[in-house]
Amino acid sequence: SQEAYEDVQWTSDSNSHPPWLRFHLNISRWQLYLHRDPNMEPLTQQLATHRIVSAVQKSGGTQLKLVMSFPNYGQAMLKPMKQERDEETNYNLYYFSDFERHNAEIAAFHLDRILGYRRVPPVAGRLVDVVKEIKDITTDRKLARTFFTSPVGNVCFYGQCSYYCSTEHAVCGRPRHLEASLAVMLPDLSLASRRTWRSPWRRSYSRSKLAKWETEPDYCSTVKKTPPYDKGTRLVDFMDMVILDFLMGNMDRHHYETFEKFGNNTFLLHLDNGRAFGRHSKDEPSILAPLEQCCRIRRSTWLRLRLLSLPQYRLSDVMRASLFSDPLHRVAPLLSEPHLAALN
Ligand SMILES: Nc1ncnc2c1ncn2[C@@H]1O[C@H](COP(=O)(O)OP(=O)(O)OP(=O)(O)O)[C@@H](O)[C@H]1O
Ligand SMILES: [Mn+2]
Repeated sequence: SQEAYEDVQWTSDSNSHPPWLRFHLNISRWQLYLHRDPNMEPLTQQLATHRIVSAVQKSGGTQLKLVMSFPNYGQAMLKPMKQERDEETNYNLYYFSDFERHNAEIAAFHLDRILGYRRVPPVAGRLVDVVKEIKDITTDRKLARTFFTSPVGNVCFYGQCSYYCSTEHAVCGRPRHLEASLAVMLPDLSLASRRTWRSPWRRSYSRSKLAKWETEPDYCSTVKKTPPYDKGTRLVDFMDMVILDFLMGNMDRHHYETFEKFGNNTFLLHLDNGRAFGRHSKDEPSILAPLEQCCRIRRSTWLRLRLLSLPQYRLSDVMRASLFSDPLHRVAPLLSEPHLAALN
């Protein structure tokens, strides 16, 4: 309802802006936020604690997601916890039918920042009250209809989507507290349209077919000649994303997005990291195929990786320390020790 929102008293003075607006206004051609950005703390703090005035399903995409709104008109995309944190992805599941993980969205934001990229929209964890903060306030009829109480008295819902939105795959509170990730929403598409690019190294998304890059050893020489990979930083930007995906075991990077107004000369958004961190006991070297086939890497990324392999800056230690600051850390560590160790 309207009265749930605050009166707007913003001026052109950025001191009067809420953190989400400051975040939007500071997105540049090269990154989403600054190194040591003073706005990050208030921004993630609000994601984690601000009153929720609206919760509706996000249309599009395959799995259940909600758009949450705050009294200062900020918005966040919520992904709920669907499985135990230390559960490894079932070996008989294909990458395209794996569940999304809320802790993977959180950990991806921290890893992306530690790698020096700053291309994942800020994410914070939160214990959401599914009754007070979703069921009681939603105006989304289709969502509201899917709430029920489980046999042990937990409040559950499943929403509507093309995958895993059924009673068997409901998400449940304990009894009504549900762990979730909240990612800051990017500026609305009407203000900052985005272009979607199909990954040249996209997997086949079929149980039987192989992709071209899996059978052609010289695949990269074609990609290198194909715009926009033939000019500027696009190829090394792509390799940066590949390295992030390898470290977190994400096989699901079928597309990536850029901001339209920056043309081809801009960074790649690392959105949708929910299928990362599914397995710690096995590496997935095929994620590195682009790096192997093109043999290109940005110098600053190479130097960063070397730094993160020194005993005093081990990636697992830096990640553990970084994840410590997330509010859900108090409930349970966001990455289990085997996952942290696998990062090294
Ligand atoms: N922080 C964000 N702000 C605004 N839009 C976002 C944000 N994160 C993701 N999106 C958009 O929402 C869409 C769905 O999100 P996401 O890809 O995470 O869900 P998904 O269910 O995995 O989708 P798909 O199954 O299509 O991969 C994305 O295509 C992206 O354009
Ligand atoms: Mn996805």
